[in-house]
Amino acid sequence: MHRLVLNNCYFVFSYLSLPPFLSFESSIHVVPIFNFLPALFFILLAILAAKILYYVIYHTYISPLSKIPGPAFSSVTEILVSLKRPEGRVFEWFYSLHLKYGNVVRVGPKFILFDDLEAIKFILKDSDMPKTPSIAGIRAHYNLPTLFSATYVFLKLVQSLIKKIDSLSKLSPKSSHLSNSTFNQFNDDKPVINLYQLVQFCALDIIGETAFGGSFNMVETGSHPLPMKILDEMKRRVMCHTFPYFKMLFKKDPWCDEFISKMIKNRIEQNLKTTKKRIDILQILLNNHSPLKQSSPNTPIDITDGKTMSNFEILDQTMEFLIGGSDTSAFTINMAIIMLLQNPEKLKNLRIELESAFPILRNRVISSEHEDDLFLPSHDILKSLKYLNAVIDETLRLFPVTLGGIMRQTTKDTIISNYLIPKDTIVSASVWRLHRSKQIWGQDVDEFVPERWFDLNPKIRNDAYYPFGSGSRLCIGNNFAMMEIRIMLSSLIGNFNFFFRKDADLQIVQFITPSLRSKKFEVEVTRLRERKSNNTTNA
Ligand code: HEM
Repeated sequence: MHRLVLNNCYFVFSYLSLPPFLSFESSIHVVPIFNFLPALFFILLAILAAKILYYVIYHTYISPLSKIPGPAFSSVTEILVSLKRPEGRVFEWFYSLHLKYGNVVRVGPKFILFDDLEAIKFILKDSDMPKTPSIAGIRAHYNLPTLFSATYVFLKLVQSLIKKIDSLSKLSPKSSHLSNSTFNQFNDDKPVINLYQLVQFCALDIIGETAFGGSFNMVETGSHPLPMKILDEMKRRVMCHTFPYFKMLFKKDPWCDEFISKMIKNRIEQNLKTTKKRIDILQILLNNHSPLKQSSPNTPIDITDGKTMSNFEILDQTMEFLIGGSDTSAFTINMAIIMLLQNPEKLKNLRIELESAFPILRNRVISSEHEDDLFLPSHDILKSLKYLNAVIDETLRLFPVTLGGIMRQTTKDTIISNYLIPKDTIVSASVWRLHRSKQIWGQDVDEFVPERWFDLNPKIRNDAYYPFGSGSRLCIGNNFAMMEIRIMLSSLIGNFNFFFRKDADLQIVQFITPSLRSKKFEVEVTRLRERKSNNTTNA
């Protein structure tokens, strides 16, 4: 009976597909189940083709998103975004798409970019949508900024940065045997330093000291693998996010995990020796540590109970802080200096303000070769300096760290910019475009004009400016970063003259956070205020 049923089935299938080499007679002598396979294969293929056809027709003509303009094939695939991400220039492409297609652009079947004020305000502020699951990052507690009020930590580490630059500025081709990644060469006998790297090292030292219990001493040692390893890890994460089905091809370098694990192990050992634990981010993470809790990149996310943290979770959060807390500020400081050097009259205005707030800067010659002859500003004064803060605001307007947009995901069908956006669509707020809208900022939108912030309509600052995001996902390091940028920027500008080659490669790339493609910002450096050595007499 069983055989009969199978044979009958076979007959139906073989009749439908009719491959000539599988005649009914010949099949009587073989096991019929195998003979189904070609027919089954064709049926599955037909189902698949029908599904693909439905998918294409639905997303191109039926879906509410089909009315939104965008590049060819974006209604059916995100492949163009995926192909552009590995270059780190997808933000530039998104910008050009807005120019071509308007305020609302479709870049994938369920991936929409918005650049108009009301839409961005709705996405980031009013609706408070969640991040897309694939990029959901740190969920650190809102109270954390209070940890960062210790300005002395900034001052100590910025002091070692300016001392380092000062010592490099004194090198001459004859005196120097030094060569590392922060110091490279001489130009007409004047030392050339890699400011990009020095600032990045200082930012990492600061995050090490404030968040993880000790500076990494990168400025001191002048070289460290951490920044490159973090960059490689960011690139890997971008590739895994872009090509999720090929995750296994992007092998993780264990260096970062080992570095962080060592840091955690040291802290646990240190805690055993003392009753007075250090209060910083690492300690907060460790206070919730549950060593037996199992979770890993491969285990489902819902095993995270929101209270305790496994080894993996601590490792991952630490990495997020290293990424979010250093590259962002370092990029902003570098871009501010680049803008100031390209606009010497703005640099002059900033120096005038610094000199009036810190009269010591007016002395062009310093009388002794004292250790503390370098200028180190008090943050209490810096935070009320109008021009300095306008320079920072203007830099963050022109170069927000979220160049490629801030992504969210709809949790229900929602109307944005008069389009019906179905549930589970990625909506990206193109803040870079909004920051460069002529209608909002005026015809000089692409120019570096700190003065525009003096009498800016508060509504524009509130609704058209999102350097730190908005809503419940607002950057928790916001105050920390502003403090760090004010101190580092004014110390650099107050102590040194920088000159850079006009043909320097300053192209920006973005892998999670933006950076200079070359990882170099080479500048000639000289002291601003000459040090008069003890044996020199007054003229
Ligand atoms: C110039 C410096 C910085 C800028 C421009 C910046 C910008 C941002 C932006 C735009 C977001 C929101 C991303 C989103 O909504 O998806 C964000 C999130 C975050 N930032 Fe910053 N950031 C800076 C510095 C820092 C620093 C110094 C820290 C830590 C010490 C930090 C920690 C974080 C964390 C933890 C989040 C994630 C918050 C969450 O997901 O709930 N950031 N940052």
